[in-house]
Amino acid sequence: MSPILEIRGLSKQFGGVTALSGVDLAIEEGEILGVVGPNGSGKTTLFNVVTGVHKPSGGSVSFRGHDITGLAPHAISRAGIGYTFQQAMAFAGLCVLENVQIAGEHVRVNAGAGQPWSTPQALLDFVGLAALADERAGVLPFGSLRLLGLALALATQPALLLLDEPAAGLNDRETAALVGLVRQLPGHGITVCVIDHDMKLMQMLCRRLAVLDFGSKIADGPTGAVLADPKVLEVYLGGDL
Ligand SMILES: Nc1ncnc2c1ncn2[C@@H]1O[C@H](COP(=O)(O)OP(=O)(O)OP(=O)(O)O)[C@@H](O)[C@H]1O
Repeated sequence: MSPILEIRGLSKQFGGVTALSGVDLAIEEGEILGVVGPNGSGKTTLFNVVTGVHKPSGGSVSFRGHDITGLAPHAISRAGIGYTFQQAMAFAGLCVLENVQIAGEHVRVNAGAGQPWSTPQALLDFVGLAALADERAGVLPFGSLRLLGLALALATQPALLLLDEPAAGLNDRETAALVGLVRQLPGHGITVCVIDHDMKLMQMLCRRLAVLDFGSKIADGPTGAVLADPKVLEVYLGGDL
């Protein structure tokens, strides 16, 4: 089967800074792929280029065989790529349910097949926020706000979901709940690509890891083999791998 997302020779310069340099990466349908690398290695930039937040300086991105390089974020979202941000984001003055309703207003025409939520309420139930549906997003505790971020991304009914540090700031119980949710997504037709620094989390979630260093991909393969790769260990020397 051809990959759901194929990134070829992707580069991004910010002035004199090379954030990405000739990155090739394929995401296979139905997998949970992890992207790791030290601070500043280009992980978030990779997501930002794929989702249209930044235009690439070179290379291409194709989604389900269609070239989406440089399209606007709304077009990429409508094509079926969802995104959660490092900072949990929601309309603070609106309640949880209203936030999910708004996020789901402009979904893809062919979305929804195989996904376990047919209504915003069902989606809140899936992420464990049903009891907070009428609370204002602005008063939610941090862990619940993160789950709302996941619900907002799922409300767009993505075929591919990009998660940027989804467990940052979560306690162990919240992280375990998040892992349980994310693991279910491929079974509902949602391919996942996740960035995180927490290698324990990545080992729980991902069978395959890609590693970035200074904007280049230095490893890509089964999680265990990548974490034992001398090139990867060297990059993280002194870190917490
Ligand atoms: N909008 C921007 N303008 C200028 N430079 C940027 C911009 N975004 C990222 N960079 C630079 O590009 C490089 C890659 O940054 P990026 O945020 O993609 O790394 P990262 O691997 O996600 O880091 P972290 O793990 O700390 O989130 C860094 O040198 C960063 O300073």
